[in-house]
Amino acid sequence: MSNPTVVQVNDLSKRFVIRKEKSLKERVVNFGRSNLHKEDFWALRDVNIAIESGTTVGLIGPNGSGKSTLLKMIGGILQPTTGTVQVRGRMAALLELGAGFHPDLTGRENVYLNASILGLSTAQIDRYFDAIVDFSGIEPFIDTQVKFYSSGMYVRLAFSVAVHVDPDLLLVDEVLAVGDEPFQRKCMDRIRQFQTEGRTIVLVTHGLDQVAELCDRAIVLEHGVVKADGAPRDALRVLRTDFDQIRADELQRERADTSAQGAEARPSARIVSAQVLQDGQPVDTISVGTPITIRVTLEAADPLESWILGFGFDSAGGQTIYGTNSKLLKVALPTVVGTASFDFDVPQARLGEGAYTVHGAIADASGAEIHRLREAARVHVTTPGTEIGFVHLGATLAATPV
Ligand SMILES: Nc1ncnc2c1ncn2[C@@H]1O[C@H](COP(=O)(O)OP(=O)(O)OP(=O)(O)O)[C@@H](O)[C@H]1O
Repeated sequence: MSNPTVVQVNDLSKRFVIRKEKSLKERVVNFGRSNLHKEDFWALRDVNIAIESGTTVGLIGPNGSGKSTLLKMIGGILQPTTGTVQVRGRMAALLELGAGFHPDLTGRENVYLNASILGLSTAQIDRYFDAIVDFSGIEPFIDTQVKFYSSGMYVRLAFSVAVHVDPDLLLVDEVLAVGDEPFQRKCMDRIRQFQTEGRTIVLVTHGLDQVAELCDRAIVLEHGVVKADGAPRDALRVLRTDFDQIRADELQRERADTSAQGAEARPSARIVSAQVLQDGQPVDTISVGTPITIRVTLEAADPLESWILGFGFDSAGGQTIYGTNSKLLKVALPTVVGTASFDFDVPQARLGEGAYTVHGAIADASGAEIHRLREAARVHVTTPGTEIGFVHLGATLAATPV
């Protein structure tokens, strides 16, 4: 039997009216009238979602795709243009920074105000008050007006109230990210505790690894439309593929701009391409543990002597997670001139699930870099889903105590 539905969103659309400055020409033509014209903007279009009790759902997508708008509509602080949102049970929300807090009231007064709006009696708040302040870690400032709080202090108090009012449904927007690391970890622990207690959580995040780790389900929004909805691994794959395409388009534009700036800045030798090959054919998706070849092609205007060739894998965040080169591998490369390709053979690609880019680089004998081509290739690694992180170690667990 499936769990009861806690959030039911039907055919939900949200239109904002945005006002734009008119161009100088329009102002002259429309002289005397307003300098602004109005345009309709649909932040959400025909969204249908049912969230079952006890699930943790991640809302993910590019900037401006409508995630926060959807969360605010579930939270009831934005009204639908068309469609409906129904929520069952007590809801606590951590939406915009400072939302629900009155700037002229102190932290203490805001705790009472906020918790009473969320449906707690004064006696109940009295009971929870010390725990709320304790969890927030801002006790010395509890009698200060919140307009003097830093953004981290706001979030600490707001999150603390939200998790102490015994909610059935917790909505959390990216604001948690302004808390410092120890507080974020504390919040994550509390969210995990909520999960084990069978509460329902909906969170907006750009931390895609967090989604894979924490959520039972992920919903990808793009341009206000649900692009994918399902198991986090599948949804993340859809989003990462789209992010890759966005980045590839940007890169192509950047490269076109650079080549338009003239050839004089070109290094004497440069990486032209890097390819990921399997059985001699370029691939963009591989299964973890299978053999791959990274073919790096370079172009040297002058003879390149005593040089080093390298390649590496970078995460979507741009962090190099693996790299090697001819010097580390103790391979002396021949002098080359013109175009040449070299193959790095990787017997078992043990990268974790996700999308990676490949860079190629040339350095002189001292290790000084001559040229690096970032994001020369991209590859998606699929795994059985038994591990998270950048490497796949194939860990196992014995079910009997040692
Ligand atoms: N009050 C508003 N008036 C006009 N436009 C708005 C308003 N609120 C949001 N928008 C627009 O709606 C779109 C969706 O915004 P939203 O904040 O939901 O995106 P998001 O997916 O949460 O983005 P981000 O990842 O950047 O936080 C954006 O283009 C934004 O400019």
